[in-house]
Amino acid sequence: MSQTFTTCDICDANKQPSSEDVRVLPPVFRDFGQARKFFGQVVTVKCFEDNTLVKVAVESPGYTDTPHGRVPKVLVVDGGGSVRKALLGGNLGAAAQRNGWGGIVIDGCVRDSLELGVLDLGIRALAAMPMPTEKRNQGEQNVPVQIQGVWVRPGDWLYADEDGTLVMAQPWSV
Ligand SMILES: O=C([O-])CC(=O)C(=O)O
Repeated sequence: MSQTFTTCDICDANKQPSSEDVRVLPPVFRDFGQARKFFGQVVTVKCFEDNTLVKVAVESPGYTDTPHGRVPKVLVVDGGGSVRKALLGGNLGAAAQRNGWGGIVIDGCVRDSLELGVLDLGIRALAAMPMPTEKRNQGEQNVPVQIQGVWVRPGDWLYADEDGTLVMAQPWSV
């Protein structure tokens, strides 16, 4: 359960189109953090132009301690693909790094790109957008979400590297 994976190796082992094991996200995400390679167990937030629950998530521990060691979590945010407001900025990104998150994937936008760019954290999103959200306490936590048409469920495993982003129900083991 370490960074010894590559997304290409995982796909080589799961080529059948009918395979439910591996779900590859469409290649529409840009990297905003320093880490281009990250993995972890999925926690989800579903929200629309309101990042109240993104803040709650990144301010909590981004890992699970197990008998086999510390396992990172990846926050997957279904922001409905909105490119009108940013769901994460420099402060929330810094909180995520401080709390040990493995990474964040947002079907939506981020802001404070320069601040995010120095964080040792995987951050993937559609685009940069300077306009912040309003915090109206709306959204859902840990529900199945569709990211760019692909189902991502809480407890799935997400693997991201220079070639793409994919999720699977079980952790990858070589
Ligand atoms: O708080 C927000 O809405 C996002 C933000 O600007 C930050 O994380 O610094």
